Amino acid sequence: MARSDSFFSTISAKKPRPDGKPSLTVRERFSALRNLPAFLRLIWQTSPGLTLGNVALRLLRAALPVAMLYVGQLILDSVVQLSREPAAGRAVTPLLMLVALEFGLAVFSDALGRGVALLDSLLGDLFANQSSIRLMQHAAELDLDQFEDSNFYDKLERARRQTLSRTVLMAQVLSQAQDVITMGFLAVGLVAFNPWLLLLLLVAVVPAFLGESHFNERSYSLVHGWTPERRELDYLRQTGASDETAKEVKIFGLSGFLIDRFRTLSDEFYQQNKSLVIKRAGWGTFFAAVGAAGYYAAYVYIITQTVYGRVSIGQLTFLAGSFARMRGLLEGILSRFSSVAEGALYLQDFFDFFALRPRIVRQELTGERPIPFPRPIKQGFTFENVGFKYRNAEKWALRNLSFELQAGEKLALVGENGAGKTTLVKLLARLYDPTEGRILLDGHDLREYDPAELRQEIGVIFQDFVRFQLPAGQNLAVGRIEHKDNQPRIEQAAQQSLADSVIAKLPGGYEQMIGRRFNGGVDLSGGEWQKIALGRAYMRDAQLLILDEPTAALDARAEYEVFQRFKELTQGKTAVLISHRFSTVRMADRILVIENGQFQEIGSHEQLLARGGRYAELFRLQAAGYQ
Ligand SMILES: Nc1ncnc2c1ncn2[C@@H]1O[C@H](COP(=O)(O)OP(=O)(O)OP(=O)(O)O)[C@@H](O)[C@H]1O
Repeated sequence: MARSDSFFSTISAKKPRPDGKPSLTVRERFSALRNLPAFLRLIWQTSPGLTLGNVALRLLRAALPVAMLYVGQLILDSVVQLSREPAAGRAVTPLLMLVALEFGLAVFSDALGRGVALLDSLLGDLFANQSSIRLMQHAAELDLDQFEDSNFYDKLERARRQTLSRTVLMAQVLSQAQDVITMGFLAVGLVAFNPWLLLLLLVAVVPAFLGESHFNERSYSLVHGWTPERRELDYLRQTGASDETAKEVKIFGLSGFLIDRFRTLSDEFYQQNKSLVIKRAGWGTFFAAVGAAGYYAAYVYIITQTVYGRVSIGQLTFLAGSFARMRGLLEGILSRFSSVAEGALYLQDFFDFFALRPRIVRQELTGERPIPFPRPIKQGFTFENVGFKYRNAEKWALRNLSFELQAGEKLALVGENGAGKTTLVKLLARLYDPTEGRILLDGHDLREYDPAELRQEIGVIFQDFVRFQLPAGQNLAVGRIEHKDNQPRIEQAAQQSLADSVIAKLPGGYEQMIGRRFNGGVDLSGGEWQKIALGRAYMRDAQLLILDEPTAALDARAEYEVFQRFKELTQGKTAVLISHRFSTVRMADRILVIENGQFQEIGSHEQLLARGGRYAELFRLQAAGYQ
């Protein structure tokens, strides 16, 4: 074992690319073929009927070339025979029957070819759609912190980009099987005549195959190694020309900067790719010449045999035809083999992405059934010495945090930018798990509950809420998408969040498309968007509502009104509010002050003012600003 390992590591030592990234090893390339059975299973699952039909048509088609060559041989031999006989005694009917048979075979072969192409395209489309759906479903299961990892994005990007090439791979794998069978039929005839011809065939074709596979490997390495840069290129292309960025790109005069960066990166890729394709073209020409030489050597041999009368004219055409056809087929099979191997490598990225597992899943801690979510929440949430560090971050975003969020309480979070307020909220919603300590809900660790159920009971509106390019009504309904057709409920939520006055002004009302991306869409002001987003909170029937500064763009009066209503409408519910405005913060039952991720103080507005600590200081600072 150790020996073979060292053998492989010798022949497959990773060659650094000019930019220092390693290229792929021979072993990696071949082991990628192991992905094919799983791939074929996926195709089968896509549509067993279409797959079966496809295989059946291809099998039939595989037998046709040899049948046609054979009929051709019979036709020629019979022509030669007839031409030697006296004109009067010539019986041409059998010859005409043969010609009719060849005609029938030709038409049938063409029809089969079209049938195969049709099934390939239908199956390919279905497969591409299902792959995209699987991709979206899997991405939805993964944890938030996986999305914050750039390696993850590279995997996702590679998996996403290959939807089309996987369809091509499917057709290639099936064609490969078909051609191998055709080759088998043709080889029987050739071997019967002279087995050495088969060897000549291999000698003619194998160098081309090795060359092809070498260049395929290089090309995969190049593309694979360039994934982050290609992602950047896409980003630049989009940032340079999109409705979301146009405003700042113009104001700051950024287009030159973006274009320069794009040009530098794309030129570098072009240069590397150019040198590869030039080499590939040069070697390809050489190997094609070797292949042609092999063919002509065999041809000369068969002609000589015919001249000496050892084979008939009909056999000459059969053999020359078989040889030419086999050469084409073998070349196709071998070069397709390397592109199948290449496709299988890309498939690895696809499967790698699906191998990623979320960590925040049910029953993680207990290994038993999750406990049911309390309805209503009795005690509330308890933070016990909670600490959290983002993936790849040096610094703790939160540390040693202990406090209680009581059931039915309205708690405001106060702290300067970067203090850790949003992080705390994300921990409550179990978008992340604490790195240290634990969060209890009614005495049980949050991890003992089913995360999906927990998230159903928690409604969070973030400061960077999504501006969905959807009609106004649906934009509110995303708060509880099951109710997207429940118009009275949507309108009630709009009233509660003050979004109703925004929607009343839209030409299409609740049906009006918002955002400029799609036809007829109208954009809203920052504050108007926020009222829509707030409506999502009211669509939810959650026991814990969290508003993470979604009101920053509201004018002072609107924010005051929003929070007054919020307080009334969430009577008896637990709520967390984040705001930098103290006029809002003071409405909360208690206020938790965080600084640099650490607990500072907690209490009501009056208590904290009397205490004269950080809160009192921040409050006075803001109040002074208004004097
Ligand atoms: N996804 C992330 N990856 C790494 N670090 C992060 C991430 N999100 C936030 N941080 C860091 O964690 C710390 C706390 O951030 P957080 O967003 O919780 O602050 P905040 O109190 O909500 O700030 P603000 O008032 O500006 O919204 C900051 O230092 C921030 O840089």
